Amino acid sequence: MGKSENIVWHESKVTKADREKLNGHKGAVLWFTGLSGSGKSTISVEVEKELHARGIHTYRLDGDNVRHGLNKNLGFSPDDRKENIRRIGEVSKLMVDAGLVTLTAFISPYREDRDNIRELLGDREFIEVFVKASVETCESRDPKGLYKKARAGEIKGFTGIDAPYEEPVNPEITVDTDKQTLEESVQQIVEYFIG
Ligand SMILES: Nc1ncnc2c1ncn2[C@@H]1O[C@H](COP(=O)(O)OS(=O)(=O)O)[C@@H](OP(=O)(O)O)[C@H]1O
Ligand SMILES: Nc1ncnc2c1ncn2[C@@H]1O[C@H](COP(=O)(O)OP(=O)(O)O)[C@@H](O)[C@H]1O
Repeated sequence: MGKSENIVWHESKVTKADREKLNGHKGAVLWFTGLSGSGKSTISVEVEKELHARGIHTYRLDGDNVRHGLNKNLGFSPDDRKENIRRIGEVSKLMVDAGLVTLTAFISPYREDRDNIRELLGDREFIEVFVKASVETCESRDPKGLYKKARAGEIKGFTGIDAPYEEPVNPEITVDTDKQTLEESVQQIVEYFIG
């Protein structure tokens, strides 16, 4: 880190404010965080659809997808997860600068890493969405069969089993998918965002 030297920021003639004016809305990040199987992908897909239908320019970044490309050199050690989230924070900032409402769906298990992104973007542009669900619920859903593998010892350091998940302390939005339906969670997030 910090290896770039002799670099100078170059301003554009089209500003972030110009792009936001053209779009008719501001950029922001809806940062979904939660255990594997809590519902981050499912809910963020539906929220994006609803926002798009309202004329909002969106883009969604998803853990599984980003790890196929940009972050394919990263695994699941604490350091790799930290670097994964740092890069996504930086990509999100670029997307917000481009005027987009960006939805990210990453476990992002460490509070400090999420707080760093809040600092990078500022409170107005960083909306933390805690997708809450017990490990028991996630394990019973097990959409990819990963909990089963983790219990069998075939995956080491699986979040919620033998790797930590630090719950947000003061998220802007909490959806509890143990108790709420998908539709209720989507509606709650869209209403918060649209106002
Ligand atoms: N060890 C371990 N722990 C947790 N998850 C694992 C692991 N190995 C693979 N997977 C799969 O990778 C997805 C999580 O990737 P993320 O980039 O969101 O993780 S992190 O934020 O860097 O912790 C996660 O996807 P989701 O289920 O969508 O959360 C899993 O499918
Ligand atoms: N109330 C609910 N809210 C969201 N997802 C739910 C709910 N009940 C069951 N599910 C299911 O749980 C699974 C969540 O998986 P996914 O969205 O991939 O989670 P994550 O992205 O957090 O790993 C999906 O198969 C979804 O259909």
